[in-house]
Amino acid sequence: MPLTPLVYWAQRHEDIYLRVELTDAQDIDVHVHENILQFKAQGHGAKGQNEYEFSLEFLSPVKPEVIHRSTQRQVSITVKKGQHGWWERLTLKERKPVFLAPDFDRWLDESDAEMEIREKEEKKNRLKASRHKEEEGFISLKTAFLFVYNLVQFLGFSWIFINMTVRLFIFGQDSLYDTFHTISDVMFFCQILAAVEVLNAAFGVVHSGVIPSLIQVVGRNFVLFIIFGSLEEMHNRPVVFFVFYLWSAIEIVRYPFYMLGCFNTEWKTLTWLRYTIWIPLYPLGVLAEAVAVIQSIPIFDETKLFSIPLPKALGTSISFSFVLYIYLVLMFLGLLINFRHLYKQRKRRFRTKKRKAN
Ligand SMILES: CCCCCCCCCCCCC[C@@H](O)CC(=O)SCCNC(=O)CCNC(=O)[C@H](O)C(C)(C)COP(=O)(O)OP(=O)(O)OC[C@H]1O[C@@H](n2cnc3c(N)ncnc32)[C@H](O)[C@@H]1OP(=O)(O)O
Repeated sequence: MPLTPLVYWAQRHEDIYLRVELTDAQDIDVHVHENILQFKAQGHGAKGQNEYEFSLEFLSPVKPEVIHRSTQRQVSITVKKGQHGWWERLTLKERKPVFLAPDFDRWLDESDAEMEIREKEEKKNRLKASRHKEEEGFISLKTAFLFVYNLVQFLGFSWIFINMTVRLFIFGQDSLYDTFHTISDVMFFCQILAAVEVLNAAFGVVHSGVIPSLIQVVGRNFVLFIIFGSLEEMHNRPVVFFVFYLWSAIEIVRYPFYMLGCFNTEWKTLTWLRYTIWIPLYPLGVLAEAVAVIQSIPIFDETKLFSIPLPKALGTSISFSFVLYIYLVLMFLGLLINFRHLYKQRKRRFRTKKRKAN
């Protein structure tokens, strides 16, 4: 005759809880088959150290998966009800098995269980509401950060663009020769700050591509710091004017467009300009940058600045112009990648707008 342990039970609308009074239970085998739960284990029960087992045929269908957890004192079993609801008893047979008793530690009647569900739901709702509040706080912080960033860049590039335009009107062609001296400080500031755009894209603060942003920032800063910044001979070349003018021409449109976007607002003309004027400006910008790189090659060759020394046996060094030839190829690739990216952004923007208008 198999020994049966004492089993205590309780229910909720979705679960059945069983507590088997066996200490140090081992080799536990518990499963549900055709709505009958079978339990077998070695352990210390009412009849000392022995093998204990029991089976229970449930009143209503249950799910076949059983979760059990054993502690030194007992084995806890959870069975999921097939359907949400309250059972009038545990077993199919009206007569309760002798080894089965209510678990008063977990016992709830139907109305208490409903109250428990309601309390859980209220707790969940409160948690949701507080998470929503936190998210709102984060969004408004992000919006404020982006707005200030775009405003600073807009002011910087507007200063550059207006200054260059006014000087062009006042001094005519002469103004082309001293762009670097009058403008470079603000341009250095704006272009260093532009690194934030790569971080924004990388950390998902905005929905920009990381590679296009990286190409843009690295590309411009290479020209600004290496070609213009490090060669005094380049400072008074007119090419500086064209590069700076083309860069700032797009930015005085792009940043106010983003500023409005921070408040989910748009001005159609500005949107159109943001997604259209890059078509002539981008190739012109790359062309101007390429001219600057080409103009700098003989200077690097002559001055040997940044040249890579080779071992004495070879007796010479690799000129930095070698790097510049590679860079010219990269520029062309960068142009293709960003042109394709901007074309996609333009199509997406105008397609979405048209769909919204229909
Ligand atoms: C891997 C390194 C290799 C290095 C190789 C170097 C190769 C060198 C190649 C050099 C080529 C560079 C040449 C270039 O310097 C020349 C010029 O710039 S000439 C002047 C003309 N230039 C341009 O027109 C380009 C201007 N730049 C840009 O448009 C961006 O920098 C670019 C990354 C190219 C594209 O921008 P983005 O991917 O951000 O597209 P969207 O503007 O449509 O934005 C997407 C969504 O994100 C929101 N967003 C983005 N930024 C912000 C922000 N600061 N604040 C708020 N919101 C922002 C935007 O609103 C969009 O939102 P939604 O999706 O809701 O519409």
